[in-house]
Amino acid sequence: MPSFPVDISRQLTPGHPTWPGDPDFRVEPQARIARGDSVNTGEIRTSTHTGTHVDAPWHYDDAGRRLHEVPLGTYIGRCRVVSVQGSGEPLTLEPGALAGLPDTLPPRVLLNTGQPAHWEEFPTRFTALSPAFVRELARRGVQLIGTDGPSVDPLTSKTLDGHHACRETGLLILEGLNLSGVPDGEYDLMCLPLPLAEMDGAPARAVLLPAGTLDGLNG
Ligand SMILES: Nc1ccccc1C(=O)C[C@H](N)C(=O)O
Ligand SMILES: [Zn+2]
Ligand SMILES: [Zn+2]
Repeated sequence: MPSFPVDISRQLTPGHPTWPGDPDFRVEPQARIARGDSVNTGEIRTSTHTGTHVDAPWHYDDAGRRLHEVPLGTYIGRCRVVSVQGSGEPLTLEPGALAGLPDTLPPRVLLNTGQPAHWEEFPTRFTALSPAFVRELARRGVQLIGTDGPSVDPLTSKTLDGHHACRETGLLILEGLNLSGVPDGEYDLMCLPLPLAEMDGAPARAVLLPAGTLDGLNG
C-alpha cells in the first residue's frame, strides 16, 4: 500500500537532462537574504519538454490545440498504472503488450516501462509506442496516455508515428513520469501542467491518489 499522494513527477534538480538540442535546464539563485536581500528568489530556464511534462497537440501538429486549449480535466481523474514491456529495436510497444488487461480501460493509462526514478543522463534507450498500440488503447476507452519515457516515439524518429496516432485518435500525452516502485493498479491521477498560455506543452506536477478520491468530478 503506497503512501498517498504518490508523487510521480521527476525532481527538477540543477542539470536535469533535456531532450538533445533543447536548452539546458537551469536554476539560478537571484535574491538572497544572506546577501542582504529581503527574500530568496530564483530564476529557472527550461524546455517545455523537460522532466515530467505534457504535450499539447500543437507540439506535433501545426493545426493542433495549444496548451491553454486543452481542458485541465484531461489530466485529472481515474487512471490505471500498467507495467508493459516493449520488443524489438528500438524498443516498441505493440497491442500484444496489453494481453490480460480488460477490454475497457479507465480514461487514463500510465505506462510503466521500467525507467529509473532519476535520470543522470538523458535516457537514449526507452520504450516507444507503435500506432497500433495507441489505436488499441483508444479502442479500449483511453483518452490520456502517460509514459515514464521521455517520448512516445523513438529518439531519432522524424515521422513521430506514435504522436500522430495519438492525434488521429484524440489521445493526449503525458511524458517523463516517475513510476519507479509504483504498484500496478487503479488510482486517481491529478496532474497540473504549468499554465503556459499558447505553448506546445509544459512541465507538470503529477500525483496519484487512491482510486475514487475524485469521484464526483467528471471522468
Ligand atoms: N524537444 C524536442 C526537440 C526536437 C525534437 C523533439 C523534441 C521533443 O520534445 C520530442 C518528444 N517527443 C517530446 O514530445 O517530448
Ligand atoms: Zn514532450
Ligand atoms: Zn511527446
